[in-house]
Amino acid sequence: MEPILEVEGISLQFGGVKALDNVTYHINKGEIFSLIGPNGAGKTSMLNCISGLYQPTSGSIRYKGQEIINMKPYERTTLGMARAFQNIALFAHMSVLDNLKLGRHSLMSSGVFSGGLYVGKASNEEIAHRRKVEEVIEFLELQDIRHTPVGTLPYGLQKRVEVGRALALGPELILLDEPMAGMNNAEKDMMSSFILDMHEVMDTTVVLIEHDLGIVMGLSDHIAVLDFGKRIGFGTPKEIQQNPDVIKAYIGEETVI
Ligand SMILES: Nc1ncnc2c1ncn2[C@@H]1O[C@H](COP(=O)(O)OP(=O)(O)OP(=O)(O)O)[C@@H](O)[C@H]1O
Repeated sequence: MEPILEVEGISLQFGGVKALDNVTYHINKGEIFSLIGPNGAGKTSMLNCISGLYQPTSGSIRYKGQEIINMKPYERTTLGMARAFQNIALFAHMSVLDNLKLGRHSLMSSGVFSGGLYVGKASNEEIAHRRKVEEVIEFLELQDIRHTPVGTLPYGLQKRVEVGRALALGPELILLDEPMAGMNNAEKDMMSSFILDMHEVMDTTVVLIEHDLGIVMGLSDHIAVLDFGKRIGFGTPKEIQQNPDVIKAYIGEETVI
């Protein structure tokens, strides 16, 4: 198995709080990888370090063998990473279609002039962008709401569009921060099958933060477990379920692993 992302000795400090403490793990190309842990364990901080929103105090993050620790978030996007946020990051008054198109804006290379005139490189680029957006609309079954302003949609559908905005970038690695939070069981099942298809049909590497451990155990190839910023487990779902440190960390959370 070839690693796509290698996280080594990552630490992150906020004043007196060690949000991440010397965390090491790797993610294989094409797998579904989950980051789990109790509230405040450091999961979102870790995703922020991977996507470039936070600068770790120390450590290394390599994407396809290349050190990315000093790269800006948009540079990481152009390398093939995309992120869907826990708190939806969409334009509420704009349609689903326009939000997805805007998501791809960062990938457009043609300048305002050629873009405005719609000639040459720009028109080819526009066609390719539109094709990708339509592919995502079909994949996530958003056809019926393509012209609906995002702000008027139920929460579960807004979360799906947020995932679509990241997917429209055509990433090799997609970071999903609690994509099922606030969803009912039917919506969770649907999102789970979209995630499986991202992996099986699109061959995308998926990094998932999710609190529903039943879903995590069912979907993931590998899991890393954080607790108070430290990695306390790393392995297959079966290994994680048998890990005494993980079991201890979850006792009191009323959770059966
Ligand atoms: N920008 C910040 N400034 C200060 N402290 C922060 C910041 N971001 C995170 N923290 C702290 O870092 C620790 C880890 O937080 P983080 O949000 O990464 O955890 P989490 O595992 O994602 O939690 P949850 O499951 O509740 O979303 C917490 O103590 C949090 O208060």
